[in-house]
Amino acid sequence: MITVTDLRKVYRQGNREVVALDGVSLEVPKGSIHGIVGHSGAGKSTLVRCLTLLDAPTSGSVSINGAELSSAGHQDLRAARRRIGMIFQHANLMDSRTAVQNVAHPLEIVKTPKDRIRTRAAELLKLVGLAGFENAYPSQLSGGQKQRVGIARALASDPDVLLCDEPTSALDPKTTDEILALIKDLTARLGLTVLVITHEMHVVKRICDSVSLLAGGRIVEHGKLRDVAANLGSELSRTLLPLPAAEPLGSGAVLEILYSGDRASEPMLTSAARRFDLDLNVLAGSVETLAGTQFGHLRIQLPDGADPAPLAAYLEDQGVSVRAAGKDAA
Ligand SMILES: Nc1ncnc2c1ncn2[C@@H]1O[C@H](COP(=O)(O)OP(=O)(O)OP(=O)(O)O)[C@@H](O)[C@H]1O
Repeated sequence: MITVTDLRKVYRQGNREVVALDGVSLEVPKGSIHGIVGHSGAGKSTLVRCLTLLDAPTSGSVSINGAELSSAGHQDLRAARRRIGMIFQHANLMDSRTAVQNVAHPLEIVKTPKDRIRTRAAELLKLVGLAGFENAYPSQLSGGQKQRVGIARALASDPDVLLCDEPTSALDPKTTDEILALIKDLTARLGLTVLVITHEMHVVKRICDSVSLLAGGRIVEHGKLRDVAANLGSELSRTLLPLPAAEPLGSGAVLEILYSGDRASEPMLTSAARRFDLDLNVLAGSVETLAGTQFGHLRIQLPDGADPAPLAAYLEDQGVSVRAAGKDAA
């Protein structure tokens, strides 16, 4: 379990103060994957550095499985850091070392016995699907294979927590999905607690149980994936279930609707149209399954002059979220 409480980081640039983190709190339960998304400059990198205390927070606390990192002494901090495995955009392997030697490196640092190192490093390579590649050099491996070696190396110290900083940003879509599947599988098999910092919503959709949106150093939206997706009009919902832009036809009212779960399979829109004797025009739509729940997000247009209020009230009564399509809906 990762617990972050009221984390603040203020940088000084001459006379100017830059508030990079402005009171970030979050909790990631053991065995789950939490995504942190945000635009450039939101504070994602600062958060990663403060979580591992590579950069000292100005205030606030970070604890892993109840052990506080922020107040740990030098020795304790070194031990606590070993409980955190890190994966970066690039695996940053040592070119002069083979795959197995790269994975062995963290074990050498903590002076693990030599025969144990060799067995453990080979086991870890097998765990990430690289059995048979022990003696390959990084130059002989693909980007995805290098990232697998990086993951094996991150697991060498037997961490409780995996911190993934843009883990797939340098990979092609197919390799991205393979690496994400590996992270998901390892999380379940090893009971890890995982924090993924990413600018790719695809990563969140694919593996995260919960997500936070960071903006201006603050968490402005957060929750379980299915809850944030269901929050029609919120930024996370719009990025998880995007609608293509589409010009309305004529002057009829335009509504945005979002339904989830069982509703998705019901011919709810058809029955609503029949009930109110309306010809509804679907301008744009997206149907997706997120965290095991099916979502439908549609932009619909009523005929010219038709009052949208009774239809909206009826749909809401059926458990569907409805709002007038605003400018930000495109
Ligand atoms: N060492 C530093 N000194 C001064 N300001 C900094 C420092 N590091 C980050 N900042 C500032 O803190 C804010 C957050 O930056 P950060 O790099 O954490 O954002 P980010 O979300 O990781 O962005 P990106 O996705 O572009 O990497 C920015 O305004 C940045 O200019």
